Amino acid sequence: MAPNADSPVQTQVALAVPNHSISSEHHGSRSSEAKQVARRRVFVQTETGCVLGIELDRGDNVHTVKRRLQLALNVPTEESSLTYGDRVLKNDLSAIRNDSPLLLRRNLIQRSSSSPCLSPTAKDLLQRDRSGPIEILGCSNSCSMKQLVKDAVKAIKNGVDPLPVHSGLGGAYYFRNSRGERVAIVKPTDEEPFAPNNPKGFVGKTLGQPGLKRSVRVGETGYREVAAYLLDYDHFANVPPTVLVKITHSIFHVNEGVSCSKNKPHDENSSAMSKIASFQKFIPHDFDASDHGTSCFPVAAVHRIGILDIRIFNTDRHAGNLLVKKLGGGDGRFGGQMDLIPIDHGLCLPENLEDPYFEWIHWPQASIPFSDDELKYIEYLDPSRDSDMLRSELPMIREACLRVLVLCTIFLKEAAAFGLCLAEIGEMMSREFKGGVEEEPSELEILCIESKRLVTEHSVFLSEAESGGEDDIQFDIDCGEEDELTKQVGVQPSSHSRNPFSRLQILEEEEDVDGDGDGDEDDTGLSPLRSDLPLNVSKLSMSLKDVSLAEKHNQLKQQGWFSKGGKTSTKPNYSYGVKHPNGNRSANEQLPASQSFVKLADMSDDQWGAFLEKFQELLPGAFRDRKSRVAGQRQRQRLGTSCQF
Ligand SMILES: Nc1ncnc2c1ncn2[C@@H]1O[C@H](COP(=O)(O)OP(=O)(O)OP(=O)(O)O)[C@@H](O)[C@H]1O
Repeated sequence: MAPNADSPVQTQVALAVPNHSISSEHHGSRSSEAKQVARRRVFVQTETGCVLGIELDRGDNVHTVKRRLQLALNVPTEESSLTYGDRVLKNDLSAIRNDSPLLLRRNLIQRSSSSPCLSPTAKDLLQRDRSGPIEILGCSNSCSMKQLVKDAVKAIKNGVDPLPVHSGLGGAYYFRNSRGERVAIVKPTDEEPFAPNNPKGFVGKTLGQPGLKRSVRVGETGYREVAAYLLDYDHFANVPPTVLVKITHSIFHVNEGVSCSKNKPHDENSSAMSKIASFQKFIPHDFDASDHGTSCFPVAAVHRIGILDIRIFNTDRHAGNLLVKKLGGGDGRFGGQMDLIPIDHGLCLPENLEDPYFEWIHWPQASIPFSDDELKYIEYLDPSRDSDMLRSELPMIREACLRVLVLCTIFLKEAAAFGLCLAEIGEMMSREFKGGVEEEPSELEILCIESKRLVTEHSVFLSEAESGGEDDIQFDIDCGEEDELTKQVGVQPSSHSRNPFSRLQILEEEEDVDGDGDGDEDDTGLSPLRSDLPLNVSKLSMSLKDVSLAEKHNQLKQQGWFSKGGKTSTKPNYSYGVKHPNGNRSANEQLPASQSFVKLADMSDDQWGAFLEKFQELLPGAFRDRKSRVAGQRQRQRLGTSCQF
């Protein structure tokens, strides 16, 4: 991809923006200890990767921080937003933890103009960043990494330089200890593929835009590397310890036009670049899984990595992302043990379901049933505990990603309890390419579309019930049951505004819902104008539960849910979050990308709860369906073989 033509003049020199008496407490009479408690530091990253350390005082708010940034970066405050993961910070900063990375984004209207750069007149206001060369950001439990960081810092001070990593699409560096041994691999967030400072020519986007995978934003892969490590309880899958750091070194790459040499503040260390990066323990290894026959990989190692990949919906588990270590000599083929180390989790936990990539899916190990220990581990997994843990340890992880985690963990737990093996679970999550071209939703996605539809129809049902009162149609609704349903789908009985989902229904009401041309009720049997509401709702669930996944797929396909490319859908399919086939993409989003068939993030909390309930109800039928199809295929294969001879 061509470099960004309008790349701004920029700098990444290690900077700190001092607090100039914005808070009187700064010079007040409080003890230094009290000040210590009140004061926090945040690292503000611009869309082009520039990192500024800012000391916050109690009195600070978004406005005061932006004023300081305005002086430092020449960004009018009303034209920029300070964001923290999902959250656009309005004014209060009290919830922001010490050492948090914040992103300064220009508002859309300003995107075409040049990016912020350091103001020459403001450079006197800038001080050297008082933080050390490597600062761990957050992560309450990073003791083992503290020693590694100390070793790397000592080596830097002794003049042992990091080494750039030549493989991979993103910028990465091996940091070493004083003996010159590699101790960590560091991947700066602004050097990811398509980020402004990618050293390998893959540039063209700013931080926060859709990246290599559409549902993983540029600059956010580092958080995912840390999340995968944190989720790998008991080092079950062997993910190398990983933390997020703010790191300063002159080796880091800054693309021409993004750096701002003439505007650099006067600083004897002006070539040192500060970056937000993932910092992962280096694991000595012999090769990666692409260099070796896979049959000698231990079943347990493959299962454990597979279990992690399912939970985190890994879209990038290719063979190069599995390091292989020989244990106790031999080449592994004839008795020597092998260990697998999963790396590169930057493309896990997407904001939407995409097509995952599981290299292990066709390995024989993945078809062996889970062991008792593995089943116990899976049983013990708790998706709400996982998402609470990530919310607390990595608050910048987006809620949409946490929903993917919750959904996939539930799917894994139910599938394993049902008796599915790793390969079967992986296959249910993977998309098929019909005729090698047309991408079709996975079985998991079909289940999600179905679940969302059920929730939608419940809410429409209630809306109709409400408006029915106006039409003088009597409903025999038991108040308790109405309340329960209302709670599930998040529609207030007194409100006449429709649930966001019901947009679909509005459009469907104008067409023939079941597509059979009769213009009557849809195939689900839902008829809103009935006096037997509670019964009907449960009948609706049952009717969908009994439909096989293949039938659901065909029904949805007939209704135009998966149409892509030039084919025009007869049905406006954005209500389910399916990308409209004729929808325009911005020039900046022209990466070859898989489409999103179903969105999880557009549901309210109540809808999400109701969706998960429906999803779980549909799972046993889907698993039975899967088992019987696999059995049918085996039967056909056997018959086919017998016919041949
Ligand atoms: N924890 C680790 N220990 C040892 N070596 C590692 C580790 N992590 C990565 N590497 C090495 O660095 C190389 C590049 O790392 P990685 O694949 O994570 O980078 P990337 O830019 O994200 O690559 P890709 O383009 O494949 O996504 C790997 O192929 C591997 O050889």
